[in-house]
Amino acid sequence: MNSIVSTKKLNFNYGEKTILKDLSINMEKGLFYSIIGPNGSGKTTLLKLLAGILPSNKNTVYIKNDDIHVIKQKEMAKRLSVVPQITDMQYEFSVFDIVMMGRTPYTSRFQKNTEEDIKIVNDAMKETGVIELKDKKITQLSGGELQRVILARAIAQETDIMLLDEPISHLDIGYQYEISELVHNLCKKKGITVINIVHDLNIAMRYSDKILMLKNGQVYRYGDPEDVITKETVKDVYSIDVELINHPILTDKKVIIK
Ligand SMILES: Nc1ncnc2c1ncn2[C@@H]1O[C@H](COP(=O)(O)OP(=O)(O)OP(=O)(O)O)[C@@H](O)[C@H]1O
Repeated sequence: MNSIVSTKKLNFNYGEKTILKDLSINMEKGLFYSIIGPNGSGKTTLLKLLAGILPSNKNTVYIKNDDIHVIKQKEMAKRLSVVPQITDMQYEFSVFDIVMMGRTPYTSRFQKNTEEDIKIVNDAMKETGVIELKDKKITQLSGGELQRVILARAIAQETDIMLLDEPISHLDIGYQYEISELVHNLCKKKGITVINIVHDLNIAMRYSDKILMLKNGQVYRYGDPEDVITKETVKDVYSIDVELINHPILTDKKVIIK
């Protein structure tokens, strides 16, 4: 099988409440995936199961064809990085320290940072536009700055798979565009498999190779953007009426709420 991330009949409950039901998906190397669906449909839960943050049953989640249960923590951190939705930063670390944490899987406990590590960290901070904030305390950043720092940490981790939970939710319109382009470039130029939770259907349409649309913890549609986001599916899943129009300049379709 050619998939880099896959699930087989994945289920998840919080107590009595079923959150994900029989989810079977395959994701291929180097593609940009978006996960969409209404609030509470199970997007973050799925991402956390893929990252091993929430426990899954054996033989239900595979990362690079290995059952997640057999992958050691350090090895997992070399395979997959996560940009979580809300990052609670209470400690007085500097931006540089946080981004350097991305290098942890490659260093032993008492080893000093190598020149290579420092270069990778500086490059990641430049790419995400936080290099000027390098010495600032993490607790003194705006939500959008912090989000870019966490993305820089994931870039510095140099993984083949990157999971992102609404990475542009706190960003202003300029950075929304810039960061979406940056993540898309990481996918297309470095071959990183991106799995991205996003609410904006136009962003999903524009950047995704494949879209997974969840409804009530089940796969509602999974496939090419134009097959997944249609008038009918959006009405059924979000209960809103939309039109899909051809943009006069851009090649992708635009979703307009009626
Ligand atoms: N720790 C928890 N304990 C109990 N229930 C939870 C917990 N975390 C999430 N849930 C519930 O699981 C369901 C799915 O949540 P999840 O965060 O995966 O949805 P989501 O699709 O990511 O939503 P959103 O778009 O609002 O971020 C929701 O009904 C939520 O209330």
